[in-house]
Amino acid sequence: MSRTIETVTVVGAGYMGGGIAQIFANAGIRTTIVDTTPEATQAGLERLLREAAEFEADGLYEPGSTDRIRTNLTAADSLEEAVADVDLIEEAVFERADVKHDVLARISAAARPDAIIGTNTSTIPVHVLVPAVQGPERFLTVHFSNPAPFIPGVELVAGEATTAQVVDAIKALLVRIGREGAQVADTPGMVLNRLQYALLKEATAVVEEGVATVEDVDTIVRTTFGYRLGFFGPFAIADQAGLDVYANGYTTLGEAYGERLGTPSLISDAVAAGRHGAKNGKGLTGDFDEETKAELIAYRNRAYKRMGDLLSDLGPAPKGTPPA
Ligand SMILES: NC(=O)c1ccc[n+]([C@@H]2O[C@H](COP(=O)([O-])OP(=O)(O)OC[C@H]3O[C@@H](n4cnc5c(N)ncnc54)[C@H](O)[C@@H]3O)[C@@H](O)[C@H]2O)c1
Repeated sequence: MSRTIETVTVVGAGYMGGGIAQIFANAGIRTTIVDTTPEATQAGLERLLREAAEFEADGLYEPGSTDRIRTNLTAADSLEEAVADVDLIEEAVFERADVKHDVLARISAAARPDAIIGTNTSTIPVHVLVPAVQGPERFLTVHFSNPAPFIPGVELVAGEATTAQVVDAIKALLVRIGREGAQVADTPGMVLNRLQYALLKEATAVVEEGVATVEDVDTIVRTTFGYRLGFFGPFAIADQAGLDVYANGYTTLGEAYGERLGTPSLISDAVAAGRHGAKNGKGLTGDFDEETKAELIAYRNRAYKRMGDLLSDLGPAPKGTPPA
C-alpha cells in the first residue's frame, strides 16, 4: 500500500472539494479535480484559479500561490480516469449516503488497490459508508472545515478495518499541508458538529424562551467565551476557571434545567480527587507547575489582547437586514 502521498484526486469540485483541492495544489502536490461532467469540472477549475488570484491579490495567499495552484491543479474528464493512478482520493460530493455510496463504489473500483480513499462527510459515520468501498482497510473520514483554505483543523475517523498505516499516512500528509488533525471515534456528527449543533440548540432554546434575542445571543458568544475558543478548548478553559467553580455552576444549572445540565461526573470526580484546575496545579488537561501556570496566564493575556486588536482592525462583520 502506498504510504507517501504525492498525488491526490478530489471528487466533487464544489465548495469544500474546491477548497481542499486548492490546499493540496498550493502545497505543491499534484492534484486532480473531477465533478459530474467535464464542463462542470472545467468551470470548477476556472473558478478556483480566479478565486486563488483574488486571495493572492488580497494578501490571503502568499505571492506565487496562484501560479503554483495553476501548475499543480488539473481537471479530469471522468471520475474513473481521475482516480485511476493517484495515491489519495478525497470524496467531497453531496452529504447524502446514497450519493456517496454510488461515488465511493465507483472510486474504489477504478482506483489502484493501494490508493487511500477519504471522505469529507461532516455527519455520516464511516460504518454507514464502508459497505460501498472495496478494500475498507484503506478508507477513512478526512473532514476538512469550511472555508477549507483558512481553517486548519481536520477530523479523522477510522473505520473498523482501517489500518494504522493509512491513518498515519494521512496524519503525515496533514502536517505537510499545514493542517492539524485529530482522530475521533466513528459516531454521527463526530465531535465538531456534535458540539456545534449542541451550542446552536441551546442558543435556540434561549431565544425561544425569551431569555435573549438572536442578536444578543450572538453578541454574548462572540464577546465572551467565543473570544477564547481560537486559543483554548472547553477543557483548557475549565482548567483555567477552576473545576470546583464549574462543579458549583453545574449544580445551579442542574437544579434549574435538570440532569441535562447537571454536573458531569468527569468534573465531580476530578474535584473529589483534589483536581481544581490550574490554580492548584491539577487540571483535566494536565498538571501545572508554577512556571507553566505563569506562562499560561501571560499567553492567555497576550492572546486576548491581540484578538481585540484584530477585531478592531477588521471592524464588525457585515450583517443582513433584520427579518421583517
Ligand atoms: N459546506 C460546508 O460547510 C461543509 C463543511 C465540511 C464538510 N462538508 C461536506 O463536504 C461535502 C461536500 O459539501 P459542499 O458544501 O462542498 O457541497 P457542494 O454542493 O458545494 O459540492 C458538492 C459537489 O459534488 C458534485 N457531485 C455530486 N455528485 C457527483 C458525482 N457523482 N461525481 C462527481 N461530483 C459529484 C456536485 O456537482 C458539487 O459540485 C459534503 O459531504 C459536506 O457535508 C461541507
